[in-house]
Amino acid sequence: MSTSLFLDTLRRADLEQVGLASPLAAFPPPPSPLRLLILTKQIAIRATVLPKLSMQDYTPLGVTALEDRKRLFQLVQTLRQELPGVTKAAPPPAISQPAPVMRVPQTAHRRPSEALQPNVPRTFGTPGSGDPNPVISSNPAPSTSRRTNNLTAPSTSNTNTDTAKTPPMTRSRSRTLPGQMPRPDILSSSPSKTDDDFAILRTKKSGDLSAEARRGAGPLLDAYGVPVANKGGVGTKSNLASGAMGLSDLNQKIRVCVRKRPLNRKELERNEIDVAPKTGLRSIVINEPKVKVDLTRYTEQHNFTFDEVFDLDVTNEEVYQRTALPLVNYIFGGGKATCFAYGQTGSGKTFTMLDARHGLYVLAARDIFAMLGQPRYSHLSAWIGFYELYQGHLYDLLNDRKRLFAREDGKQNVVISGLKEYPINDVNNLMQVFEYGSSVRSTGSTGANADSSRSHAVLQVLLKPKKNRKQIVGKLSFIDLAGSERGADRGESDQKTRMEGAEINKSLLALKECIRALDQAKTHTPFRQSKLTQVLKDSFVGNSRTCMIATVSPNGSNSEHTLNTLRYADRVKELKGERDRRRHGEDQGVKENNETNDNGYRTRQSSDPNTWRESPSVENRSPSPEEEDYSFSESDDPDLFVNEDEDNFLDEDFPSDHDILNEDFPHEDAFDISDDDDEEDDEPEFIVPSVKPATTPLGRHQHHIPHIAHRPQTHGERFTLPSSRLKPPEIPRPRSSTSTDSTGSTSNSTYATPPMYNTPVKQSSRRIDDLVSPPEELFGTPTPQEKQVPSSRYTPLYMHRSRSATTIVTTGKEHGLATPPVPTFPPALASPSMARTSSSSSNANTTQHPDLQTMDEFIKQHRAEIREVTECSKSETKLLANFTLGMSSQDQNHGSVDRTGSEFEKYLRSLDEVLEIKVESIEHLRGKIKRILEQGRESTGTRLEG
Ligand SMILES: Nc1ncnc2c1ncn2[C@@H]1O[C@H](COP(=O)(O)OP(=O)(O)OP(=O)(O)O)[C@@H](O)[C@H]1O
Repeated sequence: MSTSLFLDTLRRADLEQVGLASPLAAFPPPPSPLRLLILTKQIAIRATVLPKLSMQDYTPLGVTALEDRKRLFQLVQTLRQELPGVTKAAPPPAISQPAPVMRVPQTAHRRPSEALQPNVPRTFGTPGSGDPNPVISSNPAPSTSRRTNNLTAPSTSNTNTDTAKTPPMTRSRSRTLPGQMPRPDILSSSPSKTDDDFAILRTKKSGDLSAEARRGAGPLLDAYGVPVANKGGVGTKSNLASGAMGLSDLNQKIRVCVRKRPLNRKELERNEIDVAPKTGLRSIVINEPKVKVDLTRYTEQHNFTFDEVFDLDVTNEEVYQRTALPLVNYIFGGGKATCFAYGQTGSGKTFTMLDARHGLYVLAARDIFAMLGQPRYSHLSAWIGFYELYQGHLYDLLNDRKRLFAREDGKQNVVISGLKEYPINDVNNLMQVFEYGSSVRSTGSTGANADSSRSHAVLQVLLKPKKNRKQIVGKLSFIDLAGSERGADRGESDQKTRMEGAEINKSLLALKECIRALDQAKTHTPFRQSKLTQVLKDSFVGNSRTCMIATVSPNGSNSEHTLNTLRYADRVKELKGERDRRRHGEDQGVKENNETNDNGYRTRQSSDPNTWRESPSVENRSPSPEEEDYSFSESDDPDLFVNEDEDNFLDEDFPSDHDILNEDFPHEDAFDISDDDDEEDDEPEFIVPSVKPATTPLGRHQHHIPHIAHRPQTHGERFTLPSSRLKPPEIPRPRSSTSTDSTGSTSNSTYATPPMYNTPVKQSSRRIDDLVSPPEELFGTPTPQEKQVPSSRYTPLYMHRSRSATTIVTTGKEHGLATPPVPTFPPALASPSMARTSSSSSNANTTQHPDLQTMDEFIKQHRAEIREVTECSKSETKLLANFTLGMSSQDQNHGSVDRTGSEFEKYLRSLDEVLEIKVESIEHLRGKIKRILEQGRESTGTRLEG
């Protein structure tokens, strides 16, 4: 078929406006010869592709109006007659055919180069700026589509062939990389050119076309593209309400979307049905198979409405456009954003978020780098950090799973102490670093019992000024949460598994509660209920955006999990600022029938009480995003990692010191940001080297405690995975080891790893030791803190009085089991002021005293240290209480000695971890004291010499 004939046919079909003839629009006459060539080629491809369209393809192509669908249908029929060869091999599936099966993952379809095509966001506002369109796209949203790719093999048989080739869904994810990461070729190769074939598939497909189509979409359509309202659903509340609501606002503070994956081969082989056959733009219906008492089978229908529902054939690119893309633009305005996937194991969380080639993180990175290439953002650079949260502990995936600590600075920034961050220059670079991290994660899963689906993985991309990499301008976190069903997995007898489940449950509940509290603008947000929410805190408060993608499996046997996922997501959504709009929809005359509740957007057709929503009241109306001010003070989260019902018990022992600790010191907000390891960069005299003025031990960045990131690792220490789950049960012994500090001093490091931790963990097919450290050339220049001397070699103050006369200090031994060493200062040096006094008496005129700013900073840090130590003490109390309670209940139940013994070991291990944090906090403060005093002395000495 000639191009002109094809175009004519399109015109006849009046389908240009839906994007099928978009090349015409892109090249107004007279096109240049080159453009004409491209145009011709693109059109030719479309001419080949169009006859293969099935009706299921219409919706993703943006052909939603009934008229257009008819026209397109006729066009396709015409083309099929004119181009019989095209469709011969691949007859389109009939509408009545089973739901499409899971297709070959996108990795099989898309070329790596596609991920490199910038797709600069154009339409989303930035935080704190009145500019609604701060970013001008230099490139039309290029994207590809799995749907489009399918067009090359649309037949059922072909699809099945694809499916057969698709590996069974055994959670074979990108992160499970066998063996050590080889240096990928992609490093040395330059980004490949865009292939025209792909260009056409991208043009207007999932990006513009989809967006336009969605924007222009009228009524909700089901999976087969038929308007739901016209298909027996007339009058149902969800349909009407969803239709009335239209597309959701991309700039909401919290968005909740749902993504349904296709049935996979195994599910099809088992003849499993798709329990979610109806999805609209914002609605999804779950047909839950049920059996009555008399064994009659029936289906219970549950309708849900969300900000966005992505059907089984929606590509990652399309998902990206409606989820992460707004966040990308947002962080360039100085905000923090989080995109996380929640759902059952195998439902597509990793596929969506962290697929090595097409995960949202790659697509986001593509745009981030495109934006960084713009002059207005040329002062910024991107950094990556990748860590895992397993059993309440953080592990650096780019640094041999080194244990990390989450802190919060005075400005409510969450900093992950010890996290290695790497500057990233392009998408390839990012992907390689990510793959390396993924391989470490999978190693952890096999080698250290940390099943990856039982951990949360956080990939964060930071925007920092090139000239001040301590400052964070924007932060975008992608989170691949642990499988949601794990938390509820109570059936597993294994204690470890149950504990993992409990931990996951706790974190997922806390996450929900936090989002809920934010939505309700509650004064208290329970961030500290779990490590996960602690870590995510700064992505929720202040200038922040959150997008949750609930992933669901459509097969019947998973319907319960699917419902749980949707209810979870629904709970989050329910509390968002959508209620007013719904109410508005109601007011406009959305009629309710007997099967609906009174809020106008969920039909209750089930007897499941959980499916009822609370009726939103006008009083409960959430503020619009513009009205929202999510700044929370410290008082918002005074409690720590304890359950609320345990607070009272703990608080009896620890009266509130909140007022004292939160009393602001004058000027504390007026300081500039600097950091510990910036000594070379910015060293105002006698300013505490580089700690953010507002930075406290709670909030210190990795730069502040380099010993965490750079503690030399012995072979044994590589297995020092602090999680109690990863350690063999063994009674801890007093910790003491000898190390030499930078000055040649020998001291007992309180951070020495207890011998018990060095016991090799279960052998695995692949050990952490097998991995080499990330290659430097891969990650770029190491950060300054990497070069720092480990501060675990911290020398107590009194040793610094005379560096020449090094004293061996035995801080650890005297204190026995896991007790933090409390340094005993000689009376004359018991306090910094006293130390200063001694020198000031002889050199009253020359002594350099700390300035006000230094004192301010120190006081803040001290407060934070007290807070942290207090929190640790509370945790100690809790551990003790739990253990003793457990003991007494076992006494009553005549529990075995073995069990008590193992509980005791568990208690000791947990206690040891708490104490480790406590000691670290104290030592960090002492390090600060040391630096202040040393700088004072050095400065005084310099002046004297001068
Ligand atoms: N939308 C989708 N389209 C095609 N394939 C998908 C889709 N979602 C998931 N899959 C496939 O399903 C399988 C399981 O997905 P994935 O590993 O992402 O699940 P998960 O939710 O991350 O599981 P886990 O909780 O165990 O980490 C993978 O093989 C993936 O390629």
